[in-house]
Amino acid sequence: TRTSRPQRILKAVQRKATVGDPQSVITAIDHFCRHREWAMNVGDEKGSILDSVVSEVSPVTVLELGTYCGYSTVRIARLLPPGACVITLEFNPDYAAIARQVIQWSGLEDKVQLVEGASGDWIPWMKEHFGVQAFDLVFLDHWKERYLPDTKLLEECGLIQKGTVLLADNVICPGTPDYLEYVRNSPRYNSHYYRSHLEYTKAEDGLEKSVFLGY
Ligand SMILES: C[S@@+](CC[C@H](N)C(=O)[O-])C[C@H]1O[C@@H](n2cnc3c(N)ncnc32)[C@H](O)[C@@H]1O
Ligand SMILES: O=C(c1ccccc1)c1ccc(O)c(O)c1[N+](=O)[O-]
Ligand SMILES: [Mg+2]
Repeated sequence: TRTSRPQRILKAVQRKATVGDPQSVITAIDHFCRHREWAMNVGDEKGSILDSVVSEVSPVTVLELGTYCGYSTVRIARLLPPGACVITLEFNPDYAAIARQVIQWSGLEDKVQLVEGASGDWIPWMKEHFGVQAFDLVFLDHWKERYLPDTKLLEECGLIQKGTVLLADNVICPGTPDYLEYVRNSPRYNSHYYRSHLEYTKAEDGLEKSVFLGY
C-alpha cells in the first residue's frame, strides 16, 4: 500500500481533530483504530488508567519509552501543569516524524521533548543533556524485552529515586514476564496490577504500576 499505517493515523487526525484540542486528537485516533485499522496505541480503556495515574502523580518530569504516533504522549502531556514536560524516546524515524505532527496538531509541543533514538543509548545522557535530576513518572511501552534492562539502566543512572512511579503497558499481552517478576519480587518496589484489555480488543491485558521505595 502507498501509505503507512502511521501516515493513515495522521490523516485521520488532520481530517477529524481540531488543531489545539488534544482530546479531539485522542478521539480521532481511537475511532480510527477501533473502526478502521488496529494500531498499538495504549488506547482508550488503558488510556483512562494512564490518565488517572498521571493525575495522581502530577509529575514534573515524565519519561515515555516508545512514542509511535504520539497518542499516549498527547494523553500524558494534556494533563501536565505548566512547567512540566514529557521526554519521549522513539528510535524509528518514520514514526517519530508522524508523532511530531500529531503532537503539534494537539498544540502540546511546549510540553513534549521527542528524542529520536534508542532508549539504551539515551538514558545515560538524560541528566547531562536534559538536566533531569530524576523522573517522577516513567511510562514503559517500547519493545517488551527492553523493559527490564532499561529499568535497571535507569536505576544505575540514578534516574529512579524514592517515589518514582513506573507504569508499564502490556504486562499480560504481549507480556513482559521478566520485568513483572522483577518489580513484583523486589523489596524496593511496591507494585499494583490494573487489569484491562489489549487496546481495541477483548483480550486481557493490563498496566503494572510500581513505586520505587528507595535504597
Ligand atoms: C507500542 S509502540 C508505542 C505506543 C505509544 N506509547 C502509544 O501508546 O501511543 C512502541 C514503540 O516503541 C519504539 N521502540 C521500541 N524499542 C525502542 C527503544 N529501545 N528505544 C526507542 N524506541 C523504541 C517502536 O519503534 C514503537 O514505535
Ligand atoms: O508488541 C506488540 C505487537 C506485537 C505484534 C503485532 C503488533 C504489536 C505490541 C502490542 C500491543 C502494545 O500495546 C504494544 O505496546 C506492542 N509493542 O509493540 O510494543
Ligand atoms: Mg503498548
